[in-house]
Amino acid sequence: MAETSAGHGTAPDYRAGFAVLVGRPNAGKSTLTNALVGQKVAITSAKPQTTRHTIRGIVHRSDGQLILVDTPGLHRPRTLLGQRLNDLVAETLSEVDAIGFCIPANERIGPGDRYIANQLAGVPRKPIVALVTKADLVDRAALAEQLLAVEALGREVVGGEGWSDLVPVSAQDGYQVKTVEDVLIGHMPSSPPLYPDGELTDEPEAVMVAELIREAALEGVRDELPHSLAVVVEEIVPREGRSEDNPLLDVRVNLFVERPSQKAIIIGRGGSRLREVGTAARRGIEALLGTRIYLDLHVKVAKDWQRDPKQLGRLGF
Ligand SMILES: Nc1nc2c(ncn2[C@@H]2O[C@H](COP(=O)(O)OP(=O)(O)OP(=O)(O)O)[C@@H](O)[C@H]2O)c(=O)[nH]1
Repeated sequence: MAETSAGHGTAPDYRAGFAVLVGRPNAGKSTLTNALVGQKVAITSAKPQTTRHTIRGIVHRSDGQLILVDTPGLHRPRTLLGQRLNDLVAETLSEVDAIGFCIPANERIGPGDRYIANQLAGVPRKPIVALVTKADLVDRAALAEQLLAVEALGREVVGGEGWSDLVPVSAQDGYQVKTVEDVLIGHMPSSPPLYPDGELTDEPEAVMVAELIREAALEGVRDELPHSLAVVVEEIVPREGRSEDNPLLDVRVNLFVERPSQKAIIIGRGGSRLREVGTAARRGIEALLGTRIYLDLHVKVAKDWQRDPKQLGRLGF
């Protein structure tokens, strides 16, 4: 559970990195994400209030690893909050290795798409893969027409050759989902795997345990710890020497915050708050796992982890 490096032999041309799918509401981002990562559970333990840098899922292949992160969605800034949100989005976009821009096949390109296209064009030197989604909803002629329109948008907004790639896809029936995967992984940098294969995403229980602890730790201090808490379940192991009818699980967990002041908030005076967090979380975890647990919580400072998606990898996310 706690390993942060994958054990499998890494191919010399192995690629790994981060990608984000953007597009206006309803463009098919979530459905495509699910189609790419399969049935694996999205990791929710890193989920801050903003969905920035939340990992939605990981595509594991023998030749590479594609980590799909979330953004709060691109909105046209109407309010200051909107502007802040867009700054966050811009930051996320600048930190990923590739961007997938989703435009539905069955709707004309509108101002929302143009707005996003312009935002994307402002991110320097970033592969942008235009994805014409929901291809199953239109016939071949209409799909061809939309592809031409999306290509024209790319030349107009990005300039030069336009988008790095243009791929029609249907998450619904699986058409070209593999191609999307190939194209995105092709844009990832040469890198060893950033996440151990299948870990966490394959273990909904660990994810839920982390989420329960996160909830307990944020209770009452959300304002002071807005987006700065990551919970990593290091291990869940049966205590040796216990009889079968009286089992105990040792649950070892690290809580990562960004600053020493935040660590002090979590721990509380004389450790009082951390004890409360442990008690509250333990109840939920025991209910979840159906067995008694010993919960071992450690609070650590990992500076600026949120701003660095690769750091998340090192933390085992
Ligand atoms: N027929 C068809 N429908 C799709 C496809 N992909 C998504 N949809 C549908 O389109 C709607 C929106 O899809 P989502 O994946 O939720 O879109 P989204 O971009 O994540 O939306 P927001 O969360 O609002 O940003 C849903 O009703 C999906 O079922 C597809 O490939 N084919």
